[in-house]
Amino acid sequence: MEKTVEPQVVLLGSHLTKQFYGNIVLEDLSISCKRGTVLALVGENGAGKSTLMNIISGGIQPDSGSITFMGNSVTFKNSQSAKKMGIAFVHQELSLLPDLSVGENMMLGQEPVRYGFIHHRKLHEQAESVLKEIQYDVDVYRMVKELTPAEKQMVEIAKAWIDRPSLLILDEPTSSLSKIETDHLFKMIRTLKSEGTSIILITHRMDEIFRICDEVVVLKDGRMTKTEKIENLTRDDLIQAMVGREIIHTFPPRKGMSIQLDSLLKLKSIGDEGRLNEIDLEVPRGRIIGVGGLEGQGQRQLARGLFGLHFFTHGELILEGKRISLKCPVDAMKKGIAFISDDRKSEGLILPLSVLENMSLLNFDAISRYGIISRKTERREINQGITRLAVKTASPQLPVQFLSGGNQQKVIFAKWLAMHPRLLILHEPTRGVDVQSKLEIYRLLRELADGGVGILVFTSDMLELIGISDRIYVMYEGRIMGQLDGEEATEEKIMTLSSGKLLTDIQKGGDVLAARINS
Ligand SMILES: Nc1ncnc2c1ncn2[C@@H]1O[C@H](COP(=O)(O)OP(=O)(O)OP(=O)(O)O)[C@@H](O)[C@H]1O
Repeated sequence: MEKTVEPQVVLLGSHLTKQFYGNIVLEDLSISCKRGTVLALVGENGAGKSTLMNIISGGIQPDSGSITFMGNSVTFKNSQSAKKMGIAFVHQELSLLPDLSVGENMMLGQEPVRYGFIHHRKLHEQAESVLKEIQYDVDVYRMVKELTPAEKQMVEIAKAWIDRPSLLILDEPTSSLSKIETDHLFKMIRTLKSEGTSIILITHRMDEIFRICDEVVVLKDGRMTKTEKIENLTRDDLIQAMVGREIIHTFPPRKGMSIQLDSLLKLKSIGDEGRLNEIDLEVPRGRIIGVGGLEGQGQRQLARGLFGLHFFTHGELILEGKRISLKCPVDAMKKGIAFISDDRKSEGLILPLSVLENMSLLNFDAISRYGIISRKTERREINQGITRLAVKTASPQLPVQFLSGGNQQKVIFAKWLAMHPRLLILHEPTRGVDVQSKLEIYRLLRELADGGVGILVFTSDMLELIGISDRIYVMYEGRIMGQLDGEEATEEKIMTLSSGKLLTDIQKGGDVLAARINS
């Protein structure tokens, strides 16, 4: 192995190229990462970020180009060999086994053995000491299936930390984390960094780039459009490098909440056996209603219950003046309700099927109220959806598992929109979606609302919540803590309600975030 780079450069990928089925995904791309720094890797959905990181971490081989790691020229046969050398990649799609404990998952493949059997106590002790090192507190004996998505994400990171990698790659690690958990993760990243670990962070969140990263690499269509120290960049510079033009208006203008609005869906004292309590909420036709709050306050149960995926035991659901009950998703679809779940991998898509097949999964004839949607129309609508949402795919016949995460989300959108719902429920709709596509989605939601659709969005993204909602409900411990009309919503008020306090103590007046959105 020959020494080829300066000592402070941990990783150097040179002239990397990759094609899939003749589609060039990375083109002559070079990247470097220094010791003890956090490098942000950003770019639109399908820009090639995951492909690049998969190459760096041995998951796939480049068609050409070379990698130098810790001064040595390396070729990884697979991700195990990269891991051994000190490169760990925590993927967006979590790989934990649900029926094993936290400790067993973390130590998988490296279990301590005594008398030929796994030494369970030692295994859990070792896992616990790794968790201590990264200052994360979770019971190592708990089953992974009992964990929240956020807890799973942290366990994945802990698992990657077992080998104390010199380079830790994190693919959108905060997408399922609450603000507090994100703060915790960032504290951990700072500690690892100060001890000399290098981190590459794939993210779509602007604030994170400026908060935690030292340098940024921007990819567009498989090429690098910018590499720069964060201190030399503004938010606008970065957006411009990502989308190739300046974005002036992030959110389309909101609508007021006049009292004459036609009620579409009304929830009266909705409750369940566990989490939800006395929920009153209303979605008028033609408006976007946001539901916010810290993660895990009952949003998931409420969102799913409105699509027949969770059972309400108390209260009434009233759709267009009629009391309804939703026992399963087909009930909901027949009533014109569409649901975009936060769990796209297992609920939105069948991964081995093609883009087109996934889109044709909804049987429109069966669910259409008047039976007038023909297959031909359906196909046309789907194609329009693909174009409208700019789904990036080498071919409509490509299995959807090969699409980038954000493009998979767009496929789900296009599929549901072709059903012409009258009520659209969305749970974390722009998680993993790039900045440009987010704007497209916001515009689309407003267009749909203007066409009379009622929209209910559950989101933990504060900017999104304030930016798109005509009215916001904030949840706390399974209840609605308060509601705010669009214009009066501020981050401070939402945070107050989210922490279980009433608004009476808050001074009037806006805050920076709301001012930015409203300007
Ligand atoms: N195994 C594969 N076979 C075919 N095409 C692939 C494969 N893996 C990735 N691609 C294609 O390569 C392109 C880049 O995908 P990649 O996942 O690297 O993008 P990304 O920048 O990580 O996007 P996102 O932000 O949405 O996760 C996409 O068009 C994707 O469809």
